[in-house]
Amino acid sequence: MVQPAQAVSGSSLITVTAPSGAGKSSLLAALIQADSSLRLSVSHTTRQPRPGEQNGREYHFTTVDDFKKRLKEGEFLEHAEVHGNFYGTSRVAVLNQLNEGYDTILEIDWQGAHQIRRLFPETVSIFILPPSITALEERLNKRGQDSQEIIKQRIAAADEEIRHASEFDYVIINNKFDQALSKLAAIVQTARCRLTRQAIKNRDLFEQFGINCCNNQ
Ligand SMILES: Nc1ncnc2c1ncn2[C@@H]1O[C@H](COP(=O)(O)OP(=O)(O)OP(=O)(O)O)[C@@H](O)[C@H]1O
Ligand SMILES: Nc1nc2c(ncn2[C@@H]2O[C@H](COP(=O)(O)O)[C@@H](O)[C@H]2O)c(=O)[nH]1
Repeated sequence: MVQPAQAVSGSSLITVTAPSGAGKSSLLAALIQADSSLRLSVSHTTRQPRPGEQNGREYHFTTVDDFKKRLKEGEFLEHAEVHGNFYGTSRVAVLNQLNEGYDTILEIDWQGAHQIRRLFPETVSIFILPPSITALEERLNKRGQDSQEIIKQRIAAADEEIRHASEFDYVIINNKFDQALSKLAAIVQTARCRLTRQAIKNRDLFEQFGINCCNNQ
C-alpha cells in the first residue's frame, strides 16, 4: 500500500473539516500563528471572493473552466463540489510543502477528507463541531460576509455534513474558542509524534510524484 505523504519527508498531513461557520478558519489561523512549522494548504476554488479575501492567500480564485482544466490535467490531490462551488487541493503545492519539512493542514470538506484518507491512510483527520446549529447560524450572520441566501444554504447543508463527524479520528466542539484551540493544538502535536514515528522512505512515492529529495528518516 502507498504510504502517506508524510512518508515522503517525515512531515505530517492533517485534515480539518467542519460545517461552514463552525470556526475552523479562525482556529487554524490562531494555531498557525503560534507555530511556524505548520502550514495551511491554499486551495483552488470557483467561489467568489468574500470581502477582504485575497487571491493566493485564502484561496486561488478561479473560473469553472479553469478548474475543470486543472482537474483534467490531474492537478488536484483531492477535489469536491461544496455549496455549489468547486474546491481542490494542489498536489504539487502540498507535496512541496511536505518536502520542505512543513507539517501541512488541509482545510477541506468531508468528501475531500475521504479522498485524502484513501490516498494517504495515515493522515490524521479532525472534525470541528459547533455547539449547536443555532450557534452556527449566529456566527455566520455575525461574520457578515455572506448573503442570507448563502447562509441559509450552508445551514441547510450542516446537518448532512455533521453526520460524517464520526468518520474522523478526532472531533472537537468549538464552544469556547480558547478551549477548542488548546484541544486542536494538542491533537496536532500528538498527530505529529505519531506520524513521525511512522515515517518511512518510500521510493515508489518519490518516483510517482517526481520528488527528488530524500531525508534520513
Ligand atoms: N468559539 C467561537 N465562539 C464564537 N464565535 C466564534 C468561535 N469560533 C469562531 N467564531 C466566529 O464565527 C465566525 C465563523 O468562523 P470561521 O470563519 O472561522 O468559520 P469557518 O468554519 O472557517 O467557516 P467557512 O467554512 O464558512 O469559512 C467568525 O466570525 C469567527 O470569528
Ligand atoms: N474538498 C475540499 N473542500 C474544500 C477545499 N477548500 C475549502 N473546502 C471546503 O469548502 C467549504 C466551503 O468553504 P468556504 O471557504 O467557501 O467557506 C468548507 O467546508 C471548506 O472546508 C478543498 O480544497 N477541497
